Amino acid sequence: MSGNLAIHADGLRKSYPGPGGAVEAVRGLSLSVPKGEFFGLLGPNGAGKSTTIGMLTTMVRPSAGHAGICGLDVAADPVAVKRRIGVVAQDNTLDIELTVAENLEFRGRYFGLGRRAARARAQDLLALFGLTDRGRARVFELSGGQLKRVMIARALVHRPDVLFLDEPTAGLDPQSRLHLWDILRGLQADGQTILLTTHHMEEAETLCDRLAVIDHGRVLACDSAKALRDSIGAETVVTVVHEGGDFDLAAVRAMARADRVEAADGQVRVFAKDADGVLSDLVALAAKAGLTVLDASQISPSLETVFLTLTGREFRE
Ligand SMILES: Nc1ncnc2c1ncn2[C@@H]1O[C@H](COP(=O)(O)OP(=O)(O)OP(=O)(O)O)[C@@H](O)[C@H]1O
Repeated sequence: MSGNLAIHADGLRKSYPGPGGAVEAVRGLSLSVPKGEFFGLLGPNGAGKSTTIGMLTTMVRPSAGHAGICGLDVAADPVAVKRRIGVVAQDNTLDIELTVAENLEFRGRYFGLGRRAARARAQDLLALFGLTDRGRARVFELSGGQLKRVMIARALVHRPDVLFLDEPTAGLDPQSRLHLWDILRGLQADGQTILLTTHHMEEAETLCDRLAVIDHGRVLACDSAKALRDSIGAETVVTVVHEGGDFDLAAVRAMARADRVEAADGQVRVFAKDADGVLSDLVALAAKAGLTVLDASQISPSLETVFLTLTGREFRE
């Protein structure tokens, strides 16, 4: 394992027992994240993001494969790994009996800081996260955005090498989300390696140096957002949802600008590098075939179209 890697995963698999047979949550996932990188796992609900974080952070035992943090084997050395990582789960895991500052101080004490050092570290983090005036507040008095900031601050008390964030801005209002983005960018500028999961395209695109697009427990593509767009998503995707029969697909395929056509379940989808006029041509073809158009959309090249191109389905489902 290279000394420069913060996170390394090789062939990770996880299956959970389920009533209808095993659920293959992660199916052979490999990735390498160098120190200092801001890395994103981007995928829809159920793609396997949380399970992957669980395996990388000692919380979920892999069914197969290998995970490493800063050269340490996660399965063989979980205690040492725990000292090198900070983890922010989706749900609130703060101690509601304690004040905000106490939540941070107690974490410092747990990691071996003396009382005074723990208090100083807590105050430094409160300042860094814009929470100095909330130190004495109880957890239940915080807004959603403040809560997340405290959780991230607490995960950083012991100065971990790698920070894991599972959908950190899910459920936050746009202003709190932007504030958190600023904080995360600042952490990375100070050298923090960060892995986050998200199903928020803009978040992935704004924050992450590289992304792994995952679905059904597999990495479909891994690169910078720009490289992903340039390599596989450089097509506009035009979708028409219809009823009352089927399109004449030969006619759709014959449209000059259609690079690729997919049709299923009352939808026809055209991928085109130059999509000028494709939507109106499709609507005209629908009218000619006596179909009722229920919905029509056109998505410009983006991570969304990368996902569509890779999986054939909409991202937010
Ligand atoms: N403890 C568990 N027992 C059984 N099945 C599970 C368990 N945890 C996750 N799964 C299943 O594994 C699959 C992947 O789930 P996971 O939570 O890793 O996905 P995710 O991408 O993080 O989704 P979300 O965005 O909803 O958190 C899903 O089908 C989920 O239902």
